[in-house]
Amino acid sequence: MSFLNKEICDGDNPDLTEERRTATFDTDRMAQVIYGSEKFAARRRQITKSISRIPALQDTKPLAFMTREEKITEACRELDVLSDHWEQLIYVNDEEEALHLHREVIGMEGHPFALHETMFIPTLVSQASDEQQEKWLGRARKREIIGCYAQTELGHGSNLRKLETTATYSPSTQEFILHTPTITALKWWPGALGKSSNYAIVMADLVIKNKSYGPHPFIVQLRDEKTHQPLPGITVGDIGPKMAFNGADNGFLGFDHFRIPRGNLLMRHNRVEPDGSYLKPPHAKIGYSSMVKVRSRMAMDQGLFMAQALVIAVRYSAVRRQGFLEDKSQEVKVLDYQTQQHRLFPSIARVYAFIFCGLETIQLYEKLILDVNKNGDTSGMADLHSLTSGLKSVVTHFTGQGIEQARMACGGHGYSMASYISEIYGVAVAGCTYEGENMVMLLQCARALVKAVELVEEGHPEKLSPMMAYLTKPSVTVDLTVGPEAYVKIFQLIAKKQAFKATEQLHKFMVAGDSRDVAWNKSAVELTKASRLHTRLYILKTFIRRVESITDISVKAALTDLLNLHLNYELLDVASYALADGIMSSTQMDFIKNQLYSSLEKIRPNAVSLMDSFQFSDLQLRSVLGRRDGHVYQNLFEWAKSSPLNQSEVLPSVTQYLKPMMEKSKL
Ligand SMILES: CCCCCCCC/C=C\CCCCCCCCCCCCCC(=O)SCCNC(=O)CCNC(=O)[C@H](O)C(C)(C)COP(=O)(O)OP(=O)(O)OC[C@H]1O[C@@H](n2cnc3c(N)ncnc32)[C@H](O)[C@@H]1OP(=O)(O)O
Ligand SMILES: Cc1cc2nc3c(=O)[nH]c(=O)nc-3n(C[C@H](O)[C@H](O)[C@H](O)COP(=O)(O)OP(=O)(O)OC[C@H]3O[C@@H](n4cnc5c(N)ncnc54)[C@H](O)[C@@H]3O)c2cc1C
Repeated sequence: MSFLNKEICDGDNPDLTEERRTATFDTDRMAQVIYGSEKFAARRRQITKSISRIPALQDTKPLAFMTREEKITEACRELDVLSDHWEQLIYVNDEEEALHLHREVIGMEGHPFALHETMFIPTLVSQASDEQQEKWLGRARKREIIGCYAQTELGHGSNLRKLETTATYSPSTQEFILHTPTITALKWWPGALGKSSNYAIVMADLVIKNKSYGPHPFIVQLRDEKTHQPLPGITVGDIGPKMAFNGADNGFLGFDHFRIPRGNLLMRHNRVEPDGSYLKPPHAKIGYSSMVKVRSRMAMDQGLFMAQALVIAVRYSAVRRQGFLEDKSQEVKVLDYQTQQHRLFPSIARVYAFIFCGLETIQLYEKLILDVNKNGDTSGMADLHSLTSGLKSVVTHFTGQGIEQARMACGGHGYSMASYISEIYGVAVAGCTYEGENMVMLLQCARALVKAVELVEEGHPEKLSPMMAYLTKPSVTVDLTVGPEAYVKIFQLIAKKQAFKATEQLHKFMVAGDSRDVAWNKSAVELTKASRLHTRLYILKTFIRRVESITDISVKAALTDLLNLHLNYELLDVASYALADGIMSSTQMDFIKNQLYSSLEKIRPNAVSLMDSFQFSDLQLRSVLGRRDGHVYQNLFEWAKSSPLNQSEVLPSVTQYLKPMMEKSKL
């Protein structure tokens, strides 16, 4: 069967055209599944098309050849152009459309609005009272002010309870006095803080009458709105170049007894009255909601990062020919090698799985904020916190691995910045650290798991949340040939065993006399393993649920192949647990391996179209290897010629050092 995919174009590299003709599904239909709805998939295409008609937004110079200052300047120029076209390009206040616009135009390297859109505005939405929103939200949305989220300090990022920046209430003036008492209390890392933002949400320890109430969010003006100079009492700057993400000015910030009005404490959920009395929030951790928001996005965003790397690697693998199979008259596409497929296809499956989880967790967060803001209902917070803590950790870890494999799959050219994969990798792996270091967040997930195991052990399984219900499942013998549900059952047994083992170890240390904290630390590796398995089970179940719900037959068939690959790959990856506990036999292992290899063959004809379906434009991909038209070699040559080193035949360094050195050596 051949579909008239919009991707097919006769001027393209014939190897890619051939790949597109073999696809068994329509990429527009697949895009609807990826992006959650027909409407949004169509809007994305429309926005991409509109952007392509704005000459000032077409890339001029490759980012790889720019200095950091040039990158930041270029990002600001593009933001300015975008701002002029904002209302024509997207529905105002539609977050997904705004993110698409940014991804498309500015790319991966970050930009001065990255935290404005992702944390500053969301914090105002979730934490500011109606009155405070009236004052700041409209201005922020109109981009009259630029904000960021300043929480992490030089000395503390993970352990928020020990943040040192203080906000001391002065009842006589009805002000908070922000202060940085030590060098380690300097805010350090916040994106766009250094040079771009003129406002920040600052997380500081609220102190009233010498009593500390822990971290609370304050809105703080940092710079003069006319001159952009830092206000007196504020020290602010850029922390320097990073592994990637260098289009963003991550910054430092210090306060010297800097005064802000009482009304700058965000007071939707808690209040400080003029006399200094404190009204506490309905949930102690409600002030952490912006972090939960970003974590709830990360499965989607990381999935899209890995998708970009895979579009590049898969397209390139279809045009790169090297070596022979049976026919010695023509070299084969490297995509035909089983090892290449094994390197790339499981990651394609993970991309789809992560994105399906992201679609779900983004909605869960939106629902939670509605529940909290409208009804004061905080009952969903604990579950979403543990789910997103585990998910961000697992997803970022596998995304890093998948992108690195994509780079290696491109051989030498993958190592060139022309591939753009190194930038994608650098940006993606930052996610292992930001929004909570992965080990720390796996241990947060483990807290919920241990509590659930304890409930089962205490005879209260009815109190388990639906996500934990598998902890009560009895051991059974499973016939893998019956389909996905059998894989779920085995995975559940593996995850359950590990959760009970880790909890047992924790309890054993406590019985032997260790405090819970010490016992926890002695069991931490086992606990993180339990969290990973628990999270991978959620990912697997979400993938199955999503595929089952698809109505387009050909799209469903293609995704079923991908799902089967995922099920077999995941189970094989955790087989050591299953074999050790006698959950699976070696015969079942052989069955899984064979299923996996036959999945690779089934997916092969659809590989390019599974990645084309993400509908990334060349502008967004910024990759010579991943070009939609597949004309890689001539463009690599053009790219290399544009290197600044090639703008003169003899470099000053040669004249100044190498020539004299060679002359000296002749003497
Ligand atoms: C980034 C996503 C958006 C991307 C948009 C992509 C756009 C793409 C566009 C273009 C491409 C451009 C390039 C890409 C751009 C990427 C953007 C970069 C954005 C970077 C953002 C980074 C921002 C940050 O990093 S902000 C700082 C984040 N910091 C942290 O996460 C700190 C981690 N630490 C903590 O959260 C806490 O300290 C803690 C949770 C570890 C512990 O807190 P605690 O000490 O106060 O609590 P306890 O451990 O004692 O627990 C007590 C109890 O409370 C429960 N708990 C804790 N937190 C919560 C919560 N949030 N909700 C509910 N319950 C909570 C805990 O579990 C305990 O419960 P028990 O029942 O067990 O007692
Ligand atoms: C690109 C980027 C952008 C960022 N943007 C922002 C921003 O916009 N705003 C902001 O406020 N911050 C931002 N951050 C900071 C980021 O949120 C923190 O770096 C992150 O939360 C990790 O904290 P940390 O640096 O203190 O790590 P640390 O906690 O010092 O981690 C070091 C090691 O200690 C381990 N460790 C720490 N505590 C425990 C524990 N309890 N149990 C076991 N192991 C532990 C960790 O696992 C890790 O291996 C950004 C960081 C990056 C890299």
